[in-house]
Amino acid sequence: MRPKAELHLHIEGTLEPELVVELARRNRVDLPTFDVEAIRARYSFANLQSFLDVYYENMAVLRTEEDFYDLASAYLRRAAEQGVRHAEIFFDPQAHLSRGVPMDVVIGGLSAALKDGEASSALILCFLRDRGAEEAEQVLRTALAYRDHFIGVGLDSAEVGYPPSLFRRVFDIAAAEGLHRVAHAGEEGGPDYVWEALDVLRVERVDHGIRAMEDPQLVARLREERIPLTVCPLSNVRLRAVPSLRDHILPAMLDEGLVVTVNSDDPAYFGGYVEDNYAALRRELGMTEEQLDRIARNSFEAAFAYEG
Ligand SMILES: Nc1ncnc2[nH]cnc12
Ligand SMILES: [Zn+2]
Repeated sequence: MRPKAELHLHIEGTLEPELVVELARRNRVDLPTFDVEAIRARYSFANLQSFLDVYYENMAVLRTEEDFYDLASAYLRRAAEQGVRHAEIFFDPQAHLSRGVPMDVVIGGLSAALKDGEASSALILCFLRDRGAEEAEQVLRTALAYRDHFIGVGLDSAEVGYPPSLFRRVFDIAAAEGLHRVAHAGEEGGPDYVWEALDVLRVERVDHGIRAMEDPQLVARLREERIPLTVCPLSNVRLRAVPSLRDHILPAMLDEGLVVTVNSDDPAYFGGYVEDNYAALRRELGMTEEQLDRIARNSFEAAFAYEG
């Protein structure tokens, strides 16, 4: 299996139904069902929001440092089996702070797991765009007490209606702190969101970015500046950003000379970890080994903190 880096992975999106049930029992959290297959049966999504509703609901089982440690350790084991040599891992502190789980529990558990893991890895703190810019700023200030535990900031959650430009100030603060910057843009939102992420937030990578392909000038900019795109093919199909894998624009992105990478996004929900995404591209789109090698090479080039 080819070595690769994974750069677009939400740690909360690796919460498999089996672990939901185990943590619910451990923490005495009531669930609508304790049947793993019944939980999995709900994972059919009409769009990003219908997924996010389930994603946030399931997180209620994450309570203690040990829970976050177990979650991240389980991902790192799976990732190693999938050829991941380096992972830059998103986490959503607001989804936990809003439930009364403090920052030190979240960062403490995740960082300890990353430290104990075999692969090289780092954390990227994401702001939930639908909770607004003011709260994002408060969260960043709280998190700066743990500045050494994360390498950058990102922007995720519901995209349309929450343009990147709303978050200019918090991204400026992050930049001044020497933090890397990424943002989800062009997943459901249009190319204008990708432009804003580049021009206003000064992002160094674009998460998803598939709709950038609708704007030739934007494509030229991404190519010329070698801005990497962290594309998540199985996620795009499951969230209906594309009708099927066969319709995915990823091969055209590569042909345009873009720095495309392949990632799993929320593998517990979308039917596959990162190598499963590579395999699906081979199977459904007939992508060649050379193309997949190039994507894997891109993933190391696009990493912020790989010291291989
Ligand atoms: N694909 C995605 N888009 C936006 N926010 C997310 N949070 C977790 N996965 C996400
Ligand atoms: Zn994502």
